[in-house]
Amino acid sequence: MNSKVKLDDLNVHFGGTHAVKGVTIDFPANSVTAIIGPSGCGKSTVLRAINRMHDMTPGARVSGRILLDETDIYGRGVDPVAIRRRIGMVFQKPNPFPAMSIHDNVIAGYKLNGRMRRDEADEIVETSLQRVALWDEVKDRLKSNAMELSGGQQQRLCIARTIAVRPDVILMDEPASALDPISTLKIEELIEELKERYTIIIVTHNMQQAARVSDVTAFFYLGELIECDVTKKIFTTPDRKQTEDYITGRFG
Ligand SMILES: Nc1ncnc2c1ncn2[C@@H]1O[C@H](COP(=O)(O)OP(=O)(O)OP(=O)(O)O)[C@@H](O)[C@H]1O
Repeated sequence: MNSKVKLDDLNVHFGGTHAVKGVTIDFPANSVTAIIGPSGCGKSTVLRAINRMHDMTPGARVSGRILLDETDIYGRGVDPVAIRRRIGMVFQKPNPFPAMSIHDNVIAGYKLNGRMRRDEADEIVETSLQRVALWDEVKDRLKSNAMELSGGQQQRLCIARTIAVRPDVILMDEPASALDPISTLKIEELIEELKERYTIIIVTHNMQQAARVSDVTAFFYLGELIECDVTKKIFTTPDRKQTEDYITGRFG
């Protein structure tokens, strides 16, 4: 499998806390990698390092390399804003821009690229909403406020906003944990479809979800990567005892 993102000896410190310890891992292109592990093991910290979100955290220190198509995203002269356009992020709680319409939410990130014609904007809005299977539900009320949508619809809207800027990679931090079971199922189906075009890395607490949606699973414990392999193997015959103990519910 071709790798899209590679972490090479990644370490993250927050002041005196060593949150991520020497992690080296490849994330294959056009596939879904799930990051699992008990609370506090560094899952979100790893994910956030991949689109340079710690740049804004006082006291955070990132070392090692993160390669996107062989370019070190922490390299000299690399613009973090350009990186975030190529590596989008979807958060646990849907976070549409509250003062904006559905239409304007989808196009919000794309607009930062500069002015565009109205028909061009409309086309991006329609394609992005279709890709997240929301178009039919909202096409007659694109001017309505985004906050009028249900939680599940808001999360699909946020995914549409992320893909509107045409990223290569989508990072998802527990994207369905605030949603009901039906909305969760829709997000999982969506992830399956999106991997044809994007490389997806998802943090999840839900092991059934990891087993359902991912091709590869990485198990973290106390800031270290313990094991990473094809998902079926991790959930049936993992190599490491710690992985087995975690997936069988013996701890965490
Ligand atoms: N901004 C921060 N400042 C200080 N410490 C932090 C910060 N963010 C995370 N940490 C610490 O880094 C460690 C890893 O946290 P992280 O949020 O990555 O864990 P996680 O595996 O995502 O946990 P959870 O499953 O509970 O979300 C924890 O010890 C946490 O307290």
